[in-house]
Amino acid sequence: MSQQPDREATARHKQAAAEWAVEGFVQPGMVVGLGTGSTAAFAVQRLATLLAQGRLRDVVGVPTSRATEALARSLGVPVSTLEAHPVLDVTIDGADEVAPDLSLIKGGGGALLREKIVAQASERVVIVVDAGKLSPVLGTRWPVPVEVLSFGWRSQARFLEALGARVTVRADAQGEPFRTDQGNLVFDCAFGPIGAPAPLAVRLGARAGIVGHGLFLDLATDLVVAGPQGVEHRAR
Ligand SMILES: O=C[C@H](O)[C@H](O)[C@H](O)COP(=O)(O)O
Repeated sequence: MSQQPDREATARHKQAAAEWAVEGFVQPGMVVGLGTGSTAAFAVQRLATLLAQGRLRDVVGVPTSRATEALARSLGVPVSTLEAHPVLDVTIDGADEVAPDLSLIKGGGGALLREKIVAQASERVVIVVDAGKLSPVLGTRWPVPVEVLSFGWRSQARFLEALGARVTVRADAQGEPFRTDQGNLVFDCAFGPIGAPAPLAVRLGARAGIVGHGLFLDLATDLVVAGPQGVEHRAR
């Protein structure tokens, strides 16, 4: 079987989930966190369409990355900052892996730190995914991205290995170390299935030099997942 139809189906599912979330959760006058990645981009596009059609008004977006800010601006979605809007009504964002309790791994696009800051400032965090992102246990499908300051980065790699991770320094398309919007490195940390993510999140959060990690625990309030059977909404 060719891979192409699967990719096309996955893209359709991402789009269906994102559009369902925008139509279901965004109301006139809201401040909306704009996630990063291919699924979140469908949400920004839908928001732009509804605004252009006058079916939504007075909505302002707070982007979670420079890429999303550029996309929103290019589509005419008004954008602002977390400084101007420290409390957001809702954020719509993608994820790399979703466990049954709606804990997540995020950061495949490198935007994990800003995404978490924006999610923590949001009253509602709606995660939009295709069904292929669902997982019985975090870490089964995806490594945990860890954002690391360049200063002393080898020490952080050793620390992460001591926690049981196989560490890969993420590279960009040119083969150079990938840099986040903050200029930091990303280590993709394959822990394997993570039975107890909360203690791991505490260890990562306590380490100087680690500025963020992709374990999003107790943050998602809603999941919108689309697959061959249609769109499903789950609330936590
Ligand atoms: O840093 C990137 C984000 O966490 C994305 O939301 C995540 O990687 C999912 O991306 P996509 O929707 O492209 O699969």
